[in-house]
Amino acid sequence: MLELQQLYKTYATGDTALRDVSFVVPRGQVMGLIGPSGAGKSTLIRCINRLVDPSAGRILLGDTDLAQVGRSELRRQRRRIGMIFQEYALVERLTVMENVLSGRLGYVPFWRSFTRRFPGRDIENAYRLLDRVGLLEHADKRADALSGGQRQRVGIARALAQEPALLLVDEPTASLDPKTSRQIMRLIIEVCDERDLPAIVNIHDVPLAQQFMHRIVGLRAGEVVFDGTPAALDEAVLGDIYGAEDWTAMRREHEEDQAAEADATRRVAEVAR
Ligand SMILES: Nc1ncnc2c1ncn2[C@@H]1O[C@H](COP(=O)(O)OP(=O)(O)OP(=O)(O)O)[C@@H](O)[C@H]1O
Repeated sequence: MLELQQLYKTYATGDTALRDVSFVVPRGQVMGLIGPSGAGKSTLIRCINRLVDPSAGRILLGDTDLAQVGRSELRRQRRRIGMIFQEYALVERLTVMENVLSGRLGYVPFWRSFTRRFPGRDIENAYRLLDRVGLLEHADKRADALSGGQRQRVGIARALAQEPALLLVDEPTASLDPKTSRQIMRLIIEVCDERDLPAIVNIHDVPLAQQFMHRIVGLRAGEVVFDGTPAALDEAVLGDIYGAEDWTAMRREHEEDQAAEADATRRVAEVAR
């Protein structure tokens, strides 16, 4: 379980990016974080993995307050947090298998990781994870030979190889087409469910968040202005989070995207006929 208590972040520039943010993410829950640009979503994720130091508040992962830990303890604690990134952050010239095993680097001694020798148990586990994300037959391919969706599957397997207690997911589908985006979201939900893992997903795509997330937190100017189920996220709430005008524009854009996708599907079906 992850619990944030009265978290604040004010940058040295004087910008207050988070104001009194409190919530609990229980085990197995996948929480979507939405809000307009500059609302504080990235800052929140970065405070949790301590890439950014919070100004005040507590970040409890189990019994540990991540806001308080010192350097060497932080290194240990970060192993408990699996990260999944928008641009996958794979090592392109390494194989799929090596990328997954790199999730174990925080655990194996330096000399071992340097020569990339991993215990048999780690390798077996990596094969199991690759099988789970549907990439077993691609284990020996170089990462740069994969499609975007396949790369993100490697990113998911690598995060899970860490055996994390929490997943932080940053815009996982921003570079993917709509169908692949849905497959990736479904996979994230499934693996969290199977492992009883709490997750926070920074997500721009509101309809995708509504379709897949268990719960949604809306940030505006660093404050939580909505915390509830996807079903409770109605037009009025979305207008409140994004501003009525911006939300109307976002909705129109989404409707146009959907129409274009339906049109492309129809054309493909016609050609195939
Ligand atoms: N390193 C920094 N130094 C100073 N101010 C910052 C820094 N990073 C972010 N901010 C400010 O903090 C606020 C929140 O930014 P943040 O990047 O967390 O928002 P966001 O919701 O992730 O936006 P986006 O969706 O565009 O990524 C903004 O006002 C931003 O200008």
